[in-house]
Amino acid sequence: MLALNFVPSCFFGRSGQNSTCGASRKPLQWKLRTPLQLGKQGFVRLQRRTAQSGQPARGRSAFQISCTHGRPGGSSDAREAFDENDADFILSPEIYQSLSISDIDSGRYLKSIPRLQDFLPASQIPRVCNPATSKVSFRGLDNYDTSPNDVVLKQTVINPDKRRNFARYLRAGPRSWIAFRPEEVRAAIVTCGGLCPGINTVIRELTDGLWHLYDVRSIVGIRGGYRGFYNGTPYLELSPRTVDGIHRLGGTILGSSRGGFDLEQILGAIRRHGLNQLYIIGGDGTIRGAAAIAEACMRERLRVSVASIPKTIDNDIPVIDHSFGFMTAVEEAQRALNAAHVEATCFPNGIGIVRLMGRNSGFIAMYASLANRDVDCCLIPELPFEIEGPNGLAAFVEKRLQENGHFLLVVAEGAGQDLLAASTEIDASGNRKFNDIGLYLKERLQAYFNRENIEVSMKYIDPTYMVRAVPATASDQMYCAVLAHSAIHGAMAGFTSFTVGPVNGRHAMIPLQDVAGQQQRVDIRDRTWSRLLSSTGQPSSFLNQPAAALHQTA
Ligand SMILES: Nc1ncnc2c1ncn2[C@@H]1O[C@H](COP(=O)(O)OP(=O)(O)O)[C@@H](O)[C@H]1O
Ligand SMILES: O=P(O)(O)OC[C@H]1O[C@](O)(COP(=O)(O)O)[C@@H](O)[C@@H]1O
Ligand SMILES: [Mg+2]
Repeated sequence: MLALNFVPSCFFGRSGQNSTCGASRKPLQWKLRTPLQLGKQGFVRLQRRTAQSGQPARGRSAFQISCTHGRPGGSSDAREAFDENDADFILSPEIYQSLSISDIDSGRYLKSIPRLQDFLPASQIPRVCNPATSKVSFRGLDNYDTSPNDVVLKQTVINPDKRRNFARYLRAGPRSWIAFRPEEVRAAIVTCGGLCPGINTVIRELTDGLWHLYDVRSIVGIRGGYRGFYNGTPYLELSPRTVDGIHRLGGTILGSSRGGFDLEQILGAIRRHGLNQLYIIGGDGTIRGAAAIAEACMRERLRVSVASIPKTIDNDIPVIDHSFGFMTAVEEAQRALNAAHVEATCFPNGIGIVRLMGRNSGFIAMYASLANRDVDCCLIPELPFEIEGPNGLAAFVEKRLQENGHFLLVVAEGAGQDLLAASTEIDASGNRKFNDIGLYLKERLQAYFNRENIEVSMKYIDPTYMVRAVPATASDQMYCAVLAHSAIHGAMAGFTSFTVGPVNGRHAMIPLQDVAGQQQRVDIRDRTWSRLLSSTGQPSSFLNQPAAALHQTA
């Protein structure tokens, strides 16, 4: 089922001879085994052979070729593939005949990323050999630039009986050709939304990476979030010197804010300041804003690459394995959990309650509890619960106190909001502000034990802001550096409207559309939550009618 929209003698890229970028690059031929079926679009896997030796080139390439009426089509992946293998390439009938199609697959699931080339004339896009490949640190590398055909699979556990229809994302990394001359780049970095450990590291690595790898000399920091684009606050000139040492600080040296997203004013600022690369660090709200900016730039044919670096302490961004700073927060939360445990064990019927962040997703609470091992119960927004009744939380606490004499409860801020009077408070970004579930549980449990005539010693700890205002731990520092570099490589290559992050451990570029407006939540039917249950020993439901629990979370 080969599917190509393809005219054999069509012209891809610019005319001329083979690529001259990179001394080691060899021209490649493709040998055809399966007749191409004209007039359809799809995905082929080609086995590349070098022209000289006729030997198969390293690896296989999967990419989409889309070509209509003898002209290069709209597929950025096709163009990327040609950029890499044979930059100036006429797909003549002879070469067409030597295409080797060794495997055919469906391309519907390739998550391609828009490129400047897709909406701007070729005359506006220089083809510049990637300067990073000649840097001392990379010169010795055999394989520095990323094959444009490399994809990262969303799903790695595969049931062979089921269809192989898994999403694939373009692998992040440096491309051999870039779409900006370093001296013309004017990059802007902005940080929005709540704090998260590692933001300063990302700012530093973006600045250092642009400067040292790509020789970019014009980098500015936008102060105070989106509104800083246009509210008159002077932009901060960034260089390796100005960002030196900031990775050891919590917070963001640029400042942040909620609200203040004004698309027209932001576009005006982009034009006025000649910005052509935006690095937007933020969570779900910020990403929705970044997607709107990228879309407007494409619509108005502005030569601007928009890259987002996903930031959220709540770890609620879909597709990526986890967000930066999240593990630091989990680590930092241990101090509160340990303190609450010590307090609980030292007094008769001691109950420690710790509230952690997690507006709609309970990842921090779940991972902090899993890591801690002393937690008796973890409550998250995804798990509806009742306090009273035979299956309710209070009865479980009482039982555990009888067995162990102490109890450690972790609760995510968004858990149990249905039990509280609905909050009407909204923050400047439109996020609903929650009432304090930790305090509520403290009061309700105290009332229960008073009623039961059981003396308890209740301690409530709320370290919510403490876990996100700290600098990143070592592993998050390294992670932030890779994220920053992935964003730079993508933007310099002319990709736009994308975010970056690890998918099954491999760093990928992900279309903003795939993450904007979606929220990752804990799946209380998957194995991680089962491990949590086995670690705490809590029941799978605190509802007096357990069937309802499944119903609500389905
Ligand atoms: N739907 C949206 N479209 C455009 N911008 C948005 C949208 N939602 C939020 N924003 C902007 O993104 C920024 C950060 O959003 P917020 O929700 O506070 O934090 P986060 O990005 O960390 O989730 C704010 O400046 C906010 O105005
Ligand atoms: O910083 P604020 O406005 O007090 O908001 C606190 C909220 O920020 C969060 O840390 C999430 O922030 P983001 O939406 O910026 O990722 C939530 O856990 C918490 O509800
Ligand atoms: Mg958010």
